[in-house]
Amino acid sequence: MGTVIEAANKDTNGSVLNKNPTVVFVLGGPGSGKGTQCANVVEHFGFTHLSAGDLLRAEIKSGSENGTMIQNMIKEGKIVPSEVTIRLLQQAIKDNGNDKFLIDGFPRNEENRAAFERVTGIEPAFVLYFDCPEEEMERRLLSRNQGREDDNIETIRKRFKVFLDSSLPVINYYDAKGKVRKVDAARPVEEVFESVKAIFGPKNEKAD
Ligand SMILES: Nc1ncnc2c1ncn2[C@@H]1O[C@H](COP(=O)(O)OP(=O)(O)OP(=O)(O)O)[C@@H](O)[C@H]1O
Ligand SMILES: O=c1ccn([C@@H]2O[C@H](COP(=O)(O)O)[C@@H](O)[C@H]2O)c(=O)[nH]1
Ligand SMILES: [Mg+2]
Repeated sequence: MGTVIEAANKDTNGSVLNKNPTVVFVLGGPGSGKGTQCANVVEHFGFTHLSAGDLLRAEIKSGSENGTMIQNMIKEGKIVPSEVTIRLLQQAIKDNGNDKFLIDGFPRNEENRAAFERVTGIEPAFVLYFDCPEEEMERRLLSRNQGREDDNIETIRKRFKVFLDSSLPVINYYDAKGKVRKVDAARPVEEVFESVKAIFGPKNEKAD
């Protein structure tokens, strides 16, 4: 397992973003604890957290012309078209002064992955993968109480299926490239974060 964060971005796209940020993709099943651990990484390592799901939910609230389509996709646990999500991610990266980002919950399928790479020229430094059994994820989602329209048993089952069918192949793709850092996420939050810290490495901790 590597502990050094490398900026591995290609610079062959005429720099669409005008910056060459370090990106870590944070992947794992619904309720595996991605958002929870990202908050800890932000605190300790100074990354900016971009949750693709949060960006899509904000787009619904903003009254955007895509709002109804996004809302319907989320209710069904389906994957929103790449161009919508990538535009939101690109904008968020561009608007932010930081040069290191956790992209949480994206790419969700092979098409997302290839389109992001093509459009932004960014390759992730590594992929942080939270591995958690479905029963535990289901328990967590049903008691999350954040008023999410997709935290009901019917949608949760659909989200699990989409994760297995479409998102795991993305993790396998990066695994074959030696880029996956897998963490056992079925442990208490603090224990999971100990493993996460070991991956990011003491060298990258923020000074107090
Ligand atoms: N290690 C853990 N042990 C127990 N509960 C946890 C753990 N990590 C997170 N939780 C709780 O589980 C719920 C889901 O966590 P979180 O929102 O971080 O997951 P997520 O992977 O971002 O989910 P989603 O994909 O649905 O956005 C939250 O209520 C959170 O407080
Ligand atoms: O890249 C993405 C990320 C998310 N979605 C949709 O949003 C929901 C919720 O995502 P969370 O990561 O759990 O917050 C997800 O089920 C998808 O419907 C997406 O389409 N593309
Ligand atoms: Mg989340």
